[in-house]
Amino acid sequence: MSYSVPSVVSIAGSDSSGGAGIQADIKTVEAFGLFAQTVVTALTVQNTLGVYGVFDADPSFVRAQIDAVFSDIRPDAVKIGMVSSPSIVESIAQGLAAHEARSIVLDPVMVSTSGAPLIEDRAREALVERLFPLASVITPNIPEAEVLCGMAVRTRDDMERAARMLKKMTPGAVLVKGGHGVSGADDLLCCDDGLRWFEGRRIETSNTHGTGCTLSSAIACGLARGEGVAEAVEAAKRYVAGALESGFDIGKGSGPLDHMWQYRGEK
Ligand SMILES: Nc1ncnc2c1ncn2[C@@H]1O[C@H](COP(=O)(O)OP(=O)(O)O)[C@@H](O)[C@H]1O
Ligand SMILES: Cc1ncc(COP(=O)(O)OP(=O)(O)O)c(N)n1
Repeated sequence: MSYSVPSVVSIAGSDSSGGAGIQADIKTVEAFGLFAQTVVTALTVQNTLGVYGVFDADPSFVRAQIDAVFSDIRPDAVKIGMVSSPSIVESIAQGLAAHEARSIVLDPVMVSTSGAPLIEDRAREALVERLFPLASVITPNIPEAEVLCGMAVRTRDDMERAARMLKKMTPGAVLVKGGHGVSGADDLLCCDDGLRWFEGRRIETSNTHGTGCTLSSAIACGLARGEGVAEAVEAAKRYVAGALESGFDIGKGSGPLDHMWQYRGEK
């Protein structure tokens, strides 16, 4: 018997500690039962305590990876994470347009949990100009929404205002993530139909390294399976909550989630 499964490509940076970036995306996609492919934009020297180095891929090498992936096992959805330079943004924009990529989830990664910048200022502008127009969903966290909107986001009303502002920058949906304490752990989706809150119970843990990467690749899995954005967000949020709730505790700093929590059995 032969069979296949939908595929998701992650266009993102490598996290040597395995909790965020490309590594988190591969684990998430495989945990959803889909096939993960990767386009590496940068290498980071990173662990649960911090980011100690960033080495960008050559933009033409990023494009070559996109071409190799799309010309063979065509992805059903795309997740974009860390993209640190404007020339890499440009390569990705041209590559995705050339292959008419659809179902693109863009996580506008800016700063790691430990506070290290993961994007240049000019790349942030390029991200808005060149990649926001291609996205089906963008998934800023609160600090990212603040930078993109140029306003403080301290209340749920601020989240709603920011979501509406961001919606004007993209044809896709906007998910403002609530992991930074403004809304408990409720996330806010803004799409053409209006606003919708996704409620989440706040889990008390310091092991949250990679939550944003994991959520965005899980949403891409839903889109790859043919789900609508709201359905995909709901399933992704359930998956992240389970991975946070599992009690996984490794590393000396902000540890990773347990991407395989559903398969552990009795601990
Ligand atoms: N302590 C927590 N308890 C429950 N959900 C959380 C917690 N921290 C983050 N989340 C969820 O994880 C996802 C990623 O959010 P967030 O941490 O804000 O993103 P990022 O990792 O980009 O900063 C969101 O769905 C958010 O609600
Ligand atoms: C290589 C790499 N990419 C992205 C991040 C940031 O991860 P994210 O899940 O957005 O944020 P935190 O949950 O870690 O705050 C990273 N650290 N490394």
